[in-house]
Amino acid sequence: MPYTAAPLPHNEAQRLAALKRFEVLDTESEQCYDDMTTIAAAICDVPTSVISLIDEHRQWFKSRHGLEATQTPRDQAFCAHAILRPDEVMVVPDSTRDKRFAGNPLVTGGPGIRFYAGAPLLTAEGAAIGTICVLDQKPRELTPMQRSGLAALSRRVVEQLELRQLVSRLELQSMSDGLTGIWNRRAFDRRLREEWSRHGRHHQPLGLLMFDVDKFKSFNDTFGHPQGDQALKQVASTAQASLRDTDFLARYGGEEFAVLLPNLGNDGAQKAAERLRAAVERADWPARAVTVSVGVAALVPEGDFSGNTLVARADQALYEAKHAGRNRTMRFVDWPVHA
Ligand SMILES: Nc1nc2c(ncn2[C@@H]2O[C@H](COP(=O)(O)OP(=O)(O)OP(=O)(O)O)[C@@H](O)[C@H]2O)c(=O)[nH]1
Repeated sequence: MPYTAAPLPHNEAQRLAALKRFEVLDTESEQCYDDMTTIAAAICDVPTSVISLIDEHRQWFKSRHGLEATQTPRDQAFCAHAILRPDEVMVVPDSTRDKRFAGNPLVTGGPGIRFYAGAPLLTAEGAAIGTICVLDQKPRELTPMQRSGLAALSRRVVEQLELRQLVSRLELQSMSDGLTGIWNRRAFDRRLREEWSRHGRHHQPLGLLMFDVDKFKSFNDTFGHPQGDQALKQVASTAQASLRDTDFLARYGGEEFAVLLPNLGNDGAQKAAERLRAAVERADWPARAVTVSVGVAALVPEGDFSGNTLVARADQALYEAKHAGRNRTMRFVDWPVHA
């Protein structure tokens, strides 16, 4: 028996864009959403409830209560029909008596859906991104109270998604440097801790560059602070362009920057440092030539070492680079260079 795939909503492109912005697809399960499906199943007195998000070609379940599948094709999704009327709870009392669904593989095969009710997840900007729905393997109806309970839950799910999005935006903001747009010190400290323990688990070296703009005080004194700010922005973007995507560039403070280099020992880190230094030297500087000095260190996390050891070593090497005349890279050596 045939079944009908739902037509696309009139605002499909905007709807999909809104869904992507939530950055929730394919994420781990979370207690608050699982609580919502548990409550939905309880108030509607059914064995199964899911939070379904309608992606381009599939429905993906953020939460599943009483269902094994994690996603199904969109053309089989009851919820793809439900989102066409974003303000209504769609109820299918008996799918075998509804020509849209009678031949649907989810009806004729597992999980054998007979009853469906779905409340669209409608965002503030008017995008129905999915539903919270309840399912049963036997025909039934919803009471008006159950229907309004399901609608209320759909609003709470959207609220949770919006809150989640806001928190991650704020987190990103609190980790970014306002002037240069790269990661800030707080983000660096956190990433260093994470990378240090990850590299320790895999017995891999972690490389670190600390670099600092040369004679920057005189730059500011000559051209003024606003020009100095522009130069720092350009240093950051030039450095970023010289690095790999997996490298982590942060403004460490003032005119000092740091780069974490995953899985790089001293030789690899020194090459990256030299590439960075040369890129800054070569760049087209509007006011006057700008250079940086770079300190290089790398360690396999073990024994008494810590992330702070790595920072102290790269900082020491940076000091040596300044001392040796600036616009150069120096790697940390494990003995006192200046007695
Ligand atoms: N424009 C601007 N200047 C900054 C910023 N942060 C730090 N600085 C300046 O950077 C300068 C750093 O000067 P110093 O630490 O004396 O070092 P330097 O002049 O760069 O000399 P060397 O590091 O020894 O080559 C100071 O004048 C700070 O005011 C910033 O956000 N914007």
